[in-house]
Amino acid sequence: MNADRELVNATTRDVLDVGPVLEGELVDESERPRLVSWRDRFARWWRYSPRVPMALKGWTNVRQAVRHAAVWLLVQPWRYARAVVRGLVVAVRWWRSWVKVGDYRDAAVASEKLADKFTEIRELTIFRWKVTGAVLVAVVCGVLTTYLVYGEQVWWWTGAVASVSLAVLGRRKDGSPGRKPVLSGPRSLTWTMDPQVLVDAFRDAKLIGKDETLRLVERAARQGDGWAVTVDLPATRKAADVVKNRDALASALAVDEVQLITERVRGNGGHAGRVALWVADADPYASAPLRTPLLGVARWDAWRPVPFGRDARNRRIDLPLVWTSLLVGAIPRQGKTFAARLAAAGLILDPHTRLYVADFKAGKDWDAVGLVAHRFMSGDEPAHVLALIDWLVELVGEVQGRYRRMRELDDLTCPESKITPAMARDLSLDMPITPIVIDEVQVPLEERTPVAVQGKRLPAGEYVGELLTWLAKKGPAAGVVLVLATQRPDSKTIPSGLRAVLGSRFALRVMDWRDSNIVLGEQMNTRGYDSSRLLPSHKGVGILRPDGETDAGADVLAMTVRTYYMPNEDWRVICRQGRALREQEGTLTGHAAGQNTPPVIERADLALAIGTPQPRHEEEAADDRIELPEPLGSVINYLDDHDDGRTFVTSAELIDALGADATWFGRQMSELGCRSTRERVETDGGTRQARGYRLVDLRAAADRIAEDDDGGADRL
Ligand SMILES: Nc1ncnc2c1ncn2[C@@H]1O[C@H](COP(=O)(O)OP(=O)(O)OP(=O)(O)O)[C@@H](O)[C@H]1O
Repeated sequence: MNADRELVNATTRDVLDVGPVLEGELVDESERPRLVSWRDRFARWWRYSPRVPMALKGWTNVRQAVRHAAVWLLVQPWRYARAVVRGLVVAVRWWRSWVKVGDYRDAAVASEKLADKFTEIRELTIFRWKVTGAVLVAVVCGVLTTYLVYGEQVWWWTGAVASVSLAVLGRRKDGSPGRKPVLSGPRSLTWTMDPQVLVDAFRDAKLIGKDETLRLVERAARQGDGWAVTVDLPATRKAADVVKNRDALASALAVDEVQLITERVRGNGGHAGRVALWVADADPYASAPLRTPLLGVARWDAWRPVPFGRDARNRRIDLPLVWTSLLVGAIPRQGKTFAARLAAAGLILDPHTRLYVADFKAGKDWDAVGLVAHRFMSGDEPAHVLALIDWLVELVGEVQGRYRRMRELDDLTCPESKITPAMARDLSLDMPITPIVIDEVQVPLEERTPVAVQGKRLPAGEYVGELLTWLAKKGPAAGVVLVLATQRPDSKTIPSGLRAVLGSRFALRVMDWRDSNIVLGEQMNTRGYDSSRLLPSHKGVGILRPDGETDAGADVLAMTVRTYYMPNEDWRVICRQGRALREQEGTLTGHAAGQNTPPVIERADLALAIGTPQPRHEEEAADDRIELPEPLGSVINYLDDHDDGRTFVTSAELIDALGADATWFGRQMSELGCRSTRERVETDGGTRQARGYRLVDLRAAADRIAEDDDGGADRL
């Protein structure tokens, strides 16, 4: 009945009273934000509020502040006494000059009128002596009268007023003549107690101006075996300049430059003007070297960065190797072979890697790797170079084959044209990580024996260079990793085309900054990385410029690292372990398995891949440098010879140095893409605006021209 009525009502479209209508929403309790307690809120406010003094934020800061206060209190009596003595000296000097009418006398001497003015000066002197006498008598009378009225306490009051006045007069003030002691005593570590010393050091090192100061982000605190402090530079000053001028700062702080670590603080907590300093108590590389942690592991994954060494702060530095290649360069006996062996060690302990090792040092350092290597040889004869060519040709064919097979794989197995960990370990795909390690690579690169390539004859070294460049360009994505060590990191031995494609660099000590730049990359010395400054006694210490992220952070351009020490017995243990792993997994092949089959060379593929190398003219082959057009060539040479870390050079200096006509010079430089700008330069009498060129612009223009030239000549 009711239903019928509702139906009727509904059809008549009347408004019905259906009772209260409730709306709701399903809420997941677990997602509700937690109520922040007032304690947490207060703690957060306390931590971040600029009104709360830094010293009260956290126990470490409180402890530091108390220590500072204690030191401050202890030194006050001594500082006060010194200020009084200084004040006395200043007062006596001033009085002497006044009583002798010093200014007037000097002015008369300067204008050669001393004789004329003598009587006048003498009268004034006598008058001032009289004034002095009268004042003295007045003061003595005054003091004696007060003594008679007030008694003994007058002596105390007089002493106190006199000493305070003298102390105020003698207080240290920047720029006051005669107020700075000639010898200021030892500077080392005083900055940890007195931030002013740190500011002075930055000023002395010309990293900040006379009127600028630093802001302390974190107080000096102990960290490891040294002191750490983080500071903000004044606006517009760059942390990169502090990193670049580390030597000057080390001198200003009175420590050896190996003891000073300067880093730009990056990421969320950092900015371009924030620098973290760490000063070691002693030479961080003088202690006994550490052994490689790889000794303690049963196996390693080649895809994980390999433990390579420690930095000065004892932070672990691991080196990624897959998808990149490594160049190690140094003068003899600095630890190249040891460093290259460390890189190889991580790869040996992964049974899914196929190693090629060519030891042109022909010593016994690499012998143990014969237990695991797919191909291994040791020797420096032309025959070895020819054998290496066959290996490289085999690898070129292998890389091409891998790319072909990758193209045919589905997207799930091979998402990009790049090998993945799963692909490298899949035995059916036959694409293991294939490192090729060449020690003393300069030997094959300098080999002059002619080889026939597609009917043409050319020096074997040149062909090796071409093949290595091709492999360094194309190999990493297909799993071929190049590790090259050289005793001669000069531009003639390692072709620039090859250097440009080697991703990671490690420079142990070299002879000069040019060689360091050849290993580490253009202009690295001007950014503060110069391996010629490392000490001969620091074996195994070098500058690492990694390709990819290390523990020090992805943004770190380069770092000084001391490699782990891996003597021959440890190396043999690792190689034996690598062999045992390969036997278990059934991946022991080639030389290690006793099958010394010669490489299979697919010449047709090779020709397609690298074309036919054209023999170069003798002079071209002897000198890989690109001739830069004038006047840029002479400018770059001049800057190389006068490299003092500056960033700007004036046009006047260049025109003077080259003896060039100013109009011609300006026009030619702008035609070569070098535009001049105006910047402030320091002169003897201060600073002034001058027209000139930024060094980065000049070098970029030179690189551009060199690249254009190289591109034309590049035959690969
Ligand atoms: N990390 C290290 N810590 C301490 N000493 C090291 C370290 N690395 C290498 N050395 C020492 O340096 C010496 C030279 O090392 P290595 O044979 O690797 O030099 P090299 O640069 O390859 O020399 P060459 O150019 O003659 O082949 C070694 O005998 C070793 O004792």
